Amino acid sequence: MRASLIQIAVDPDESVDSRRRRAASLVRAQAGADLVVLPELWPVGAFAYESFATEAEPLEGPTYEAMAKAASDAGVWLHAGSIVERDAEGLLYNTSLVFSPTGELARAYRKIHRFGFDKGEAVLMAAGTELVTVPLPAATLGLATCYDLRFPELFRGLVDAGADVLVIAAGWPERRRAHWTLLARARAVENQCYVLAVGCSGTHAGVPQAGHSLVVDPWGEVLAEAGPDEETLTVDLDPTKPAETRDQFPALKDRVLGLPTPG
Ligand SMILES: O=C(O)CCC(=O)C(=O)O
Repeated sequence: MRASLIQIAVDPDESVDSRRRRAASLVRAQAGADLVVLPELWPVGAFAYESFATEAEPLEGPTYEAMAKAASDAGVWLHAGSIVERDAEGLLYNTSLVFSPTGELARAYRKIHRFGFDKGEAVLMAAGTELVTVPLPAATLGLATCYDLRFPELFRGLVDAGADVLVIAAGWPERRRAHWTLLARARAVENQCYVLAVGCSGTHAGVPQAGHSLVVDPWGEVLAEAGPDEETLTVDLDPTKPAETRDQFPALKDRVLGLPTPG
C-alpha cells in the first residue's frame, strides 16, 4: 500500500485559492499511490485564528469540491487534511475529509481536542464528538488531528474500532517538534499500528511550522521523515505488518480494562 504525505507550505503570501489549486495539483501528481494525505487546516493555517470565520466553508464548499475532483482525477484515497467547517447552525469545526478514489466523501472527522487553553481554536471552534475510522481495501485508517496526538485514549478507541493505520493531520509548531516525533512514535509502538503524521511547512500567523512529517511502522521504526520545507514523502506500507507485530509481541492482549481508581 503506497502512501504519499504532502507536507504543503502554508505562508501568508499565498492566497487560499492559489494554495487550493496547488494542493489539487500536488494530489494529482500522486496518481499511482493508494493513499494521499494532506495536513491540518492547510487552506487557512492552523494558527491563523483571525481568518477562521472569514475562510470558513460549508462541508461541501470549495475545498471539498477541489479535493473530491483531485481524488478522482488521481484515482487515490485522499485524506484531504482539514478545513474550517461552518455547520448549518453557524458553529465552526476543524473537520478532516476523506475521499474515495471515485471522489465520494468516505468520512469526515471533527477534531475532538481543540488547542489553545481557552484561547484560539479552543474558543472559536466546537469540539467533535465521534471517533472515526475509514476501512480501505488494504487497511483501516484511524483519524486524528494535531493536538489529539497528546491524548492516547483517543488512539486506543480507534484501535478498538479496528484501525491499523493511524493518520494524524497537523499544523504542529516548530517549537515543540521534539514532542511531535516522540508522540508519533509512541502512538505507533503502544498501538502496534502504522502512524502517518503529516504536518505543514512555512510560517503563518507568526508561528513557524515543524514540518518533519513522518511515517512510523508498528514497531516504532521511522520509515521516512521530511525536512522543514515543502515536500512529499512516499512510502510503501506492508498491510500485514500490524497484525504480524501484534502476533509476535502480543502486548495489546495484556491490556487490563477498567483499572481500579487509586484508594
Ligand atoms: O500540542 C501541540 O503542541 C500543538 C497542537 C496544535 O498546534 C494544534 O492542535 O493545532
